[in-house]
Amino acid sequence: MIAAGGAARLEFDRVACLRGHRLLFEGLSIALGPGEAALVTGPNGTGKSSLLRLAAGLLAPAAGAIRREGAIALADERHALDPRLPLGRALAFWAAIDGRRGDAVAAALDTTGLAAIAEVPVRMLSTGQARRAGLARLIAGGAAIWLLDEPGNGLDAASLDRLAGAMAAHRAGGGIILAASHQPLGLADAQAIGLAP
Ligand SMILES: Nc1ncnc2c1ncn2[C@@H]1O[C@H](COP(=O)(O)OP(=O)(O)OP(=O)(O)O)[C@@H](O)[C@H]1O
Repeated sequence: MIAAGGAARLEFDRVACLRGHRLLFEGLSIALGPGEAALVTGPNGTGKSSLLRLAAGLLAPAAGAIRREGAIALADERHALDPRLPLGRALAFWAAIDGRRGDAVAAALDTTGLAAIAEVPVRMLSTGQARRAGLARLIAGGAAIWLLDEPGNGLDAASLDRLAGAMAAHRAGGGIILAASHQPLGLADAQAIGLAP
C-alpha cells in the first residue's frame, strides 16, 4: 500500500540527457498519472538506466524539466541491504527510515515469496533472491512512484509472475511505474518509450 499523500505524478518535459559529453537523448516527454506505467526499451548503452536516474533526481537533465508529485523509489541491481543482517531485519531497517508500519515488511516478504528466508543473512541470498529482496525493499517502502531498472533480471517464472502481480496491485492503488527492461514484464497498457542508439 502506498503511504498517505496526494495523487502521484511524474512528468518529463522535453528532457535531454548528457553523459560523459555524449547526448543520449533529447526532447523526451513523458506524462504519468495515478495507475499509469511506462516501459523503456532500447539497445545497451542507449540511456535506459540514465533515464531512471533522471527520474529519481540522481542525475540532472541537460535540458528540459522533470516534475514529480509523490515519493520516489528506485530499484536496480544494488539492493542496499546490510549483508550481515537477516533479510527481515535488513528490510525493517529501511522500512523504519521510510516511516512504515511494522507489518509492511512482512507483507513485502509475502509478496516477493521470501517469507521463508526472512532469517537468512542477506549475504547468503542467491542472485534471484537478492533481486527479489531489492523489490521487497521497494514494496515495503510505500513510495508512490516506482522506478524499476531491469526488475526481471535473474527472476524465475514464478517470481516474474509475482512481480507482475505486485506491479498491478501498485497501479490499482494509484501508484506509478517507470520500468526499463529487455524482457516483457506483463505491464498492461504501459506507454512505450523506445530509446535509439
Ligand atoms: N557516470 C558516467 N559517466 C559517463 N558516462 C556514463 C556514466 N554512466 C553511464 N555512462 C554512459 O552512458 C551511456 C548510457 O548508459 P546507461 O547505463 O544509461 O545505458 P542502458 O541503456 O541502461 O544500458 P544497458 O542496456 O546496458 O543497461 C553509456 O554509454 C554509458 O557508458
